Amino acid sequence: MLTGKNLVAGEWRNGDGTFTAVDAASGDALGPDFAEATKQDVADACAAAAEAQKVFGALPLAERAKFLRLAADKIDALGDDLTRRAMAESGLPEARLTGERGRTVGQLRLFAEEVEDGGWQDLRIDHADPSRTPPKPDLRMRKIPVGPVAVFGASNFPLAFSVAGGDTASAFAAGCCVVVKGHPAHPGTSELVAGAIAEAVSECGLPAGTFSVLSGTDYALGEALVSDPRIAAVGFTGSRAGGLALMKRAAEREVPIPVYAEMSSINPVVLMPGKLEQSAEELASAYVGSLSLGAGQFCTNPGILLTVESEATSRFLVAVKDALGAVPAQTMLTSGISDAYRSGIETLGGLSGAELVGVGEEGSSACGRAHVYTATGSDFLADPAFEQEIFGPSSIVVRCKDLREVAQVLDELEGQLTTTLHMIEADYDDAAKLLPILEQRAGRIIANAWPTGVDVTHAMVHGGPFPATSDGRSTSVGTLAIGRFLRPVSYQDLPSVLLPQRLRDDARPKLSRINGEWRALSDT
Ligand SMILES: NC(=O)C1=CN([C@@H]2O[C@H](COP(=O)(O)OP(=O)(O)OC[C@H]3O[C@@H](n4cnc5c(N)ncnc54)[C@H](OP(=O)(O)O)[C@@H]3O)[C@@H](O)[C@H]2O)C=CC1
Ligand SMILES: O=C(O)CCC(=O)C(=O)O
Repeated sequence: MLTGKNLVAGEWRNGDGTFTAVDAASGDALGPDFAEATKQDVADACAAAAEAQKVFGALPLAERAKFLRLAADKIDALGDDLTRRAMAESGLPEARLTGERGRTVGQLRLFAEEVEDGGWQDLRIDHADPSRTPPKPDLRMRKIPVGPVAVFGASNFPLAFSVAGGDTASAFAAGCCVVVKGHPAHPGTSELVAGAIAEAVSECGLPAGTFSVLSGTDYALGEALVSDPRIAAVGFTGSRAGGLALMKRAAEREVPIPVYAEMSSINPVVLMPGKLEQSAEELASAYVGSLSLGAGQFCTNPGILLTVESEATSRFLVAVKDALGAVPAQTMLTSGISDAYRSGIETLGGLSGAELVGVGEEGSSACGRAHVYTATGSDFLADPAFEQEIFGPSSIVVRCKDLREVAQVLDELEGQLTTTLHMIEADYDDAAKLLPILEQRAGRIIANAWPTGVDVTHAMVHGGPFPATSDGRSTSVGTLAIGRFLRPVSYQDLPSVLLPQRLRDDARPKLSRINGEWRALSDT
């Protein structure tokens, strides 16, 4: 049963006015009315988070891991109620949301294992050497939580990038309390997940301020959250304009804080000539599948594909047109997003040199119709507007005159989450020449697959240079994401009894760096 209230440190509160959830497909209102969180709610949630931080941040790692696992179990227990509500609010299909629920609880459990492993604390010990001139002090280092984190739920992943998504899971894993700004496109889904985590907080005996969720439709709410002096870092997935606005706000604070914003990426895919010659039709069908998956509402959507002009490229374009013709129009997340998609397509189609390759089936105004355009490399290079991300099922095929022009286009592009090479062995020499550019451009380089779909693992990087993210040194998916919410502290000459337990001489952490040498437990 939904109440429409916000969760402020364990208390379910009414706000100042209400807003309505909308069924993405029909446009009908979905009950109940949802409370617009107030600035007082923000202040109270942040004050409670700062207080709770003292307890949650100092929790033994095993207890922190237990909390993450219980949160996962509680979300699992919401079962189909959660999936049904998320389907109505987002328009996304059942199979996708069932998968997303699995990913959400899976990543909470993976972070529980990561917390227990403790390697992320990066323990280092440099022993004293009093005989040295000047005497060398005893230095011991570990990483600690930065403090309460503000998380902005994303519209396009109502579960895996939202209330209990990757930013929340990694912040909790780092030992940070979390205040979520729920996305108003799925407030019922947010409330259900908030309730599950609140139960886990309570059953683990944690302070209620460990977790709050505030929903609302006014930018002022997000701005107040980022401005609150008790917030130490921000996680965000959404538009470039939104990410930039929050980065600006965070930088203008009396005490500036980092904003880890994942924003805009068009994920270039290169079809190397050997591969294209061999598999033009197969590549065309997989390309159309990837660009139209989930109505194209992925930051990993293949928004630009690069080829060298040839007979195989012509075959590829014919096959793309054919494959597109069978793509049904799909409901988009919100009317704002479908309007923005239509206007993006119109702008792209009007650029000098842009030609329409084909379109998908037509649908209602709530739907996104797949579109693929093409342009030559020189037209693309002449107008930076070609590079604008269009959020939805669209892409542009850039036909270059040779691989040098492919390299030039890649070199001109902004920072990306991913770059992809489709190749056979005969293409490897040319691919090797492109790799240094791809490394400079993106956080993940993919061979012979498509960028949509991100595995949650230890080696995953879902990040990249600006504007893919605000800080290309980080990732928002995978266990490495924990690093965003940690900071190093060195303890110089502290008596052993005052040291954190894992830095004492009698501690046996699995891995540590002692006098510069990595030591595994078996060596100590
Ligand atoms: N690259 C990607 O992965 C994604 C890109 N997008 C892009 O974003 C567009 C809009 O979608 P949406 O998901 O709503 O993303 P937005 O970036 O517009 O919103 C995301 C969240 O940030 C808040 N926000 C946005 N701008 C500001 C601001 N200036 N000050 C304070 N808070 C702000 C929103 O608040 P409020 O709720 O009040 O609007 C919302 O909670 C899409 O059409 C697409 O282009 C969207 C999702 C993912
Ligand atoms: O595809 C994924 O799993 C991640 C996509 C993402 O971060 C996004 O679309 O915002």
